[in-house]
Amino acid sequence: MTHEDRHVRITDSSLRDGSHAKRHQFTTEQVRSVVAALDAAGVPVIEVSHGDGLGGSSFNYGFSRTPEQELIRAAVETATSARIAFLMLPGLGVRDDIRQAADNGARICRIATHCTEADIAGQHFGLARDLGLETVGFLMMAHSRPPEVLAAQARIMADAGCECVYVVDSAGALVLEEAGDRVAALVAELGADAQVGFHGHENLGLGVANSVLAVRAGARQIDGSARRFGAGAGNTPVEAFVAVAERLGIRTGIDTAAVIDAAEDAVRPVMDGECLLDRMSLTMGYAGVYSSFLKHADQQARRYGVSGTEILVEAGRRNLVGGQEDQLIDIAVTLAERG
Ligand SMILES: CC[C@H](O)CC(=O)C(=O)O
Ligand SMILES: [Mn+2]
Repeated sequence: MTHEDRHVRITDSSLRDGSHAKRHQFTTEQVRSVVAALDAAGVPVIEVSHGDGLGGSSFNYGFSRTPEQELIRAAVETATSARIAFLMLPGLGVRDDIRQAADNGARICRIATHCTEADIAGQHFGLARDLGLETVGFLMMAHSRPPEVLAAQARIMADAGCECVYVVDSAGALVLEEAGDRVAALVAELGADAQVGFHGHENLGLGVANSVLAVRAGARQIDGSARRFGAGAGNTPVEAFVAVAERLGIRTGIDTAAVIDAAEDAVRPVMDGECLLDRMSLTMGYAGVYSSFLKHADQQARRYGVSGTEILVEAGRRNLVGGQEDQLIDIAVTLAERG
């Protein structure tokens, strides 16, 4: 085994990406217990928001049980050393949401756009920097564009004040070098101007492997979720990545045994069920479908008595992007009419 002598910063997304799997029903008590366990294990960054980011609570995406600013406040009050991050998609959330999250003590602002739309995030990075927040950019559905296109989009984010641009495998569709090559292209483009990160999903079972290749390609920040608690088949399991990283000599600063316990004892109890690599989620990875469509496709499949996997295959064929959840209804109606 090679000793890699690298350091990466881990962000745990179970209290944000996991919100999709829980239909946005977190309570403040659940947030406190997860944050306490991850913080004690040495996880340096914990992301907390509605699954679709600030302002996501709506008919289209699903209403939050608890206002997300309350969840952020609870997380900030609980963490002793971890920094609390939040996600926002321009247009779903607005600048005032960023200000409120900063007032509530969040320290890291993560702005997500479709991977060809980086230019809509400029004012948000600017505001976040003015407020003294650290900035991260998400290029979502990164499997759908080649490395050089993503690198050009990353440049737009970095020039707007983004300090780390993530290759976001929203569909869990990237296979090994496809992840590494994308990260390498961003590293080459950004140089010392910004770091590069990788956010994986487990729909093809490759979250940990893709993340290792991302680190080898130069990624300095890696996302995951304890117990894989995230959309689709879930995210890269943080506890498994930390264990693998330790074996490879990649330093995360996280206590491996403690994060394994946190995943089992604190995160699993707040999940409605395990995030499964089953027919629907595997179809998402295979067909390149946005992971957060899973619960919506399942809901429409039940409502119209049609196949959930057929809805997802058609969503992949239409190249749907985040925000087009309502088209899943259209697909279900069409399938039902066809009989
Ligand atoms: C809001 C969107 C989405 O869940 C962000 C993300 O985690 C991804 O694209 O994977
Ligand atoms: Mn995700």
